[in-house]
Amino acid sequence: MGRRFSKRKNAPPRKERDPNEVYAEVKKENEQMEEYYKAQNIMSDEEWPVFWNHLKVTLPTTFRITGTRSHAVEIRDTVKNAFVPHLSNISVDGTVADPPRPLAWYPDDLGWHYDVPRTLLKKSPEYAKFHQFLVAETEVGNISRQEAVSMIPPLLLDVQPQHWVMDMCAAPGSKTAQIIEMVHANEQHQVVPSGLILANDADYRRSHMLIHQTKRLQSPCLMVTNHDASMMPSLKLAPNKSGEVVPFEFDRVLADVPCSGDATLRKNPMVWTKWTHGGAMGLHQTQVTILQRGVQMLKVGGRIVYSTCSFNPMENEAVVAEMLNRANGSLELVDVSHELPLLKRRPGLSSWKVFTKEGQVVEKFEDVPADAKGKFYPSMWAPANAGELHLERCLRIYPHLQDTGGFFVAVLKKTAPFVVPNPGRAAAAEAAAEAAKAAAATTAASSAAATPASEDMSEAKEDTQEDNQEDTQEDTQEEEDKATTGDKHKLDSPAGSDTTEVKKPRMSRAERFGAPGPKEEPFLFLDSDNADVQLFSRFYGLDEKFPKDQFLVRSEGEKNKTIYFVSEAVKSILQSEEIHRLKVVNTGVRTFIRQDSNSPTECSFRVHSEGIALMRQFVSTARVMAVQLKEVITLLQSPYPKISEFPEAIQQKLTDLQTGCCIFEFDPELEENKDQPNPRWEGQGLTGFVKGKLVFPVWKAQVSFNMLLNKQERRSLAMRLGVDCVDAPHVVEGGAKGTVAKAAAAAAAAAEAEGAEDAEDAEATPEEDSTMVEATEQA
Ligand SMILES: C[S@@+](CC[C@H](N)C(=O)[O-])C[C@H]1O[C@@H](n2cnc3c(N)ncnc32)[C@H](O)[C@@H]1O
Repeated sequence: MGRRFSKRKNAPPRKERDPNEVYAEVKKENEQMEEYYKAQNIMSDEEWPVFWNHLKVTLPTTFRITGTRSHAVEIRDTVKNAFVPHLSNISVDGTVADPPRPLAWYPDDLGWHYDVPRTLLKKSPEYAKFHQFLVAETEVGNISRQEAVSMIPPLLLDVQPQHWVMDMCAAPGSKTAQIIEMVHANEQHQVVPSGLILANDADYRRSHMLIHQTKRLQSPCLMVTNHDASMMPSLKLAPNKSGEVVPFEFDRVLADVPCSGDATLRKNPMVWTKWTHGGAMGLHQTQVTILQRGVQMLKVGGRIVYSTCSFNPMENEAVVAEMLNRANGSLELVDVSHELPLLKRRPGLSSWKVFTKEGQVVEKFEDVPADAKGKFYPSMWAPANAGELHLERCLRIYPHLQDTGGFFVAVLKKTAPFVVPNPGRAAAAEAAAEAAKAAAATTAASSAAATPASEDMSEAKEDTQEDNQEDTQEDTQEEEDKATTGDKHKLDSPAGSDTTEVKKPRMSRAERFGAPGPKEEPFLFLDSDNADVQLFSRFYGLDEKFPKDQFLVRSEGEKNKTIYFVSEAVKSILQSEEIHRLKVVNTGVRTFIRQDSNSPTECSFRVHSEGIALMRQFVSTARVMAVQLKEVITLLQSPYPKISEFPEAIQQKLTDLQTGCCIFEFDPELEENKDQPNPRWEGQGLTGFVKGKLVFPVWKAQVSFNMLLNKQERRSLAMRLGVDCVDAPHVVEGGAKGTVAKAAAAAAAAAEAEGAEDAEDAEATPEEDSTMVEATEQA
């Protein structure tokens, strides 16, 4: 059993190497690193060997139970009551392992870990069953594999459903997923949360990993952007429904910044061979500028969490201390010692050492040799007031404390508007003050010398007052301009050295963050009286409360093919007149998709599987069909089952139902569905185990119907139920051409199966059409 739960679909068979074997091969020594961290005094001499030896052991497997609260609690209880008792005291070839157990500090026992030798995992039938369960539940998003320490920053962010949250460096997205769940934690039926999640990553390719990772959560409150986080643009938003123009600011910000990653040694053994003194040096200033931009965009009273997977004070306390000093009283470190009380942690450092790349200690910035000055920033050293900043409130998580990876977390609160310091202007003001003093001392030259100096001073003062308007648009625009002209190093030049020209090779954006993505299609809202909106609203009986003015399309001038839905908060951003400044790579849940079907139907829009959970809450029960598990299985196992194959009650309802898309729902909570045998768990003491409703779109034709799920969705549902499924014969494999051919073949086969009179109907069965539509879109 590998450490991942998810199965790679269609992957060529590959000999999986035992991660323990790979890990064992790497020489787990690095003298430079050992000396460096010993010198940083991160712990006592007695504790050191325990810490150091712990870094050399692979990580336990950890997972988080996701989803809405009641649903998550059911899954948790299944793990606890159905699996754990069978996994206790298992011994294979003399190896015994502890059963999975909850992470002591994770709220409500929803985080779990286990550390079981591979041989035991392979040979124990009990663990094989548990693994099957984890795979099935991971597939449907009820369980998420995530490293324990990575779960901490979102928990300390304290997100509420109404919060606007920005995740500045979000890919691949495990923390974003946690944040989305928190915004949707409220379980209120027929309510779209007012919160917003803006998940950003500078790397375009990685921003798509983020989209993939968060897709299963189907949140209309999510927006994915692609910016250098230190230059997130400011926007003036469109008025919301109450006519208010809210500022483009966030209640919560997560800055999980790029870092040297040396605290990930237990899962990335190559850190042992690659660690050098220079690793953190190139990152410090980027980390400061990202954090500063986050603080700028945070509301007064809001919380920002800064985190890294590095032990290095240069990337951790030094960044936080610099930010606190720049904020000059408008930011404070929050004492979170009472939050997650069972999480073992060590306080942040208030003193540390700075080394050259060659491993020499440099006491202070002034001691850096002139030719090396460009590589250092004064903020890398502990500031003189370090003792007053409460750096001990930062959290240092060491691997030996509770058998995890390492992590650093600082929780900060913004207490007042933040004035962006401008070292250039400050230096000009200082120089002017000096000049004024000198001028006053020289009576003869006083007026001549003081005049330009005071002019300079007043100019500098005015500039500072301008800066007082926290985070002005101009500032950001200036920064963006610098970015586009490639003048990044002017921005990054060491603080206090703004008059010194720092010669660094210029790096293009592409070199830093990969190739920029293509120009995105615009987001075009449909009016609530748009003919298509009216059509599907009527056909599906959309509830009056449903906000029908939050649908959008992305292809200008073409007939509306795919209809997306976004929350009100997302809409207020997309409708900003300055939206061109924000590079939105993805937002909106696909809710309806046009079906170019020959079948006579009043409404050619089908519900997209991506938006089914959302739309199910708002569509009239007339188009929802309550089914039992065996009917779900029939649909999975035959591509076009006939209506006549279904129980009488369903047949009746289906016959009365107009041709077109409807929603099938299996609700395990209903009395008649309790303990329905689920083949996966039958005979294993787990009969009846399906957690959460199964809801999927179905196309009702004249005599047959068809599950509107793609190949992967069908397979994952089948896996969850422990049955085989047929891949609908029309599944998209190649380009649109292949799909058309397959669709035609499928239609013909279905027609044959159904009899001549149903041929037209079979041709019209829409999955083919829909996959054609999708294939065309993909192409
Ligand atoms: C530590 S990882 C983030 C992990 C992520 N928060 C999660 O939990 O899955 C850092 C991310 O920052 C991105 N990144 C690097 N430089 C950046 C910048 N200047 N602005 C925004 N993102 C950046 C990287 O592409 C990377 O995906």
